[in-house]
Amino acid sequence: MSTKLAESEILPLANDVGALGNRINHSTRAAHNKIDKMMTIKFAIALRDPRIYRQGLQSYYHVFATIEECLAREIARKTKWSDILQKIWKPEIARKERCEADLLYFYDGHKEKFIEPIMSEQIKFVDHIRTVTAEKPYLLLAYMHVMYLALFAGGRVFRSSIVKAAGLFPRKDGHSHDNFLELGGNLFTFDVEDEQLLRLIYKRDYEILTRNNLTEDEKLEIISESQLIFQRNADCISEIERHNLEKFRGKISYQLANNSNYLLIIIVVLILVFYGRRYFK
Ligand code: HEM
Repeated sequence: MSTKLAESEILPLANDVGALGNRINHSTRAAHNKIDKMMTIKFAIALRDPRIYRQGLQSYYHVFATIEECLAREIARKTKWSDILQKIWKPEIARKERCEADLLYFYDGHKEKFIEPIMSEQIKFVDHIRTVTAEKPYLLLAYMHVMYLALFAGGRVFRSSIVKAAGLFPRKDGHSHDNFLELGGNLFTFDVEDEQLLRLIYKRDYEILTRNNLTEDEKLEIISESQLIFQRNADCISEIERHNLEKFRGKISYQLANNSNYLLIIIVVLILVFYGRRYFK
């Protein structure tokens, strides 16, 4: 993939209000702005701390692995939906393996530390994906738009010279920005010559295959599922934040408890010394 598309092949047009992708973006604009604000600060913190970054990565790993498992299940069923999903899907866009590679890097090869979701919002989210897409396979189209197109913007942020210069990347064991991109930044990179072209082709095929093959009711359900995906993303992020806050509080109270123990010991020793000196006078 190295040639750009001709102008006429770029679909949907930005002002095409009937295109499903545009309708999803329009109806999730407020949710996107909210999650953007919510994540920007947290992302900056996570980018400084490999342990927080890998918690986020782990959450996305389970989501992508589940979407891809459900997609494979549906494509194998050879239905009307499998044909549509297969024609839109591109193997280079799959994230499960790439996310796993990043996690192995951040967890020093310990797969058992991330292979099963243990946080309740993550479990709820992946269970939800399995249930609703088994019943209504066309809802996978919501995940294929929202979760996968988000990656292209994320990749640009990661590779930006500002991020590199500011040292805003999860620096594991003092590794450099280049080390990180090569070993731990696979989630946001695609194994193609031209990422932008991959994005354009994915969006074009999505538009061509969703325009006439879905009823208006199915489109409305996909739009509503897209809104829910933003909410679930926000819930997973908030859960990680709460978890870290509790751990942090626990650490502080542990230190306070320890320090007060020391204080008690010092007081007892001082009392003993004081009375001991009087006794031996
Ligand atoms: C720090 C948080 C985020 C920032 C700064 C951000 C930024 C952006 C930017 C700049 C774009 C425009 C890209 C373009 O036009 O090429 C975009 C598009 C998009 N983002 Fe985000 N985003 C964030 C989080 C998310 C999350 C968590 C999701 C989904 C769960 C998401 C889903 C999307 C989608 C679906 C698009 C539309 C892509 C398209 O139609 O091509 N974003 N984002």
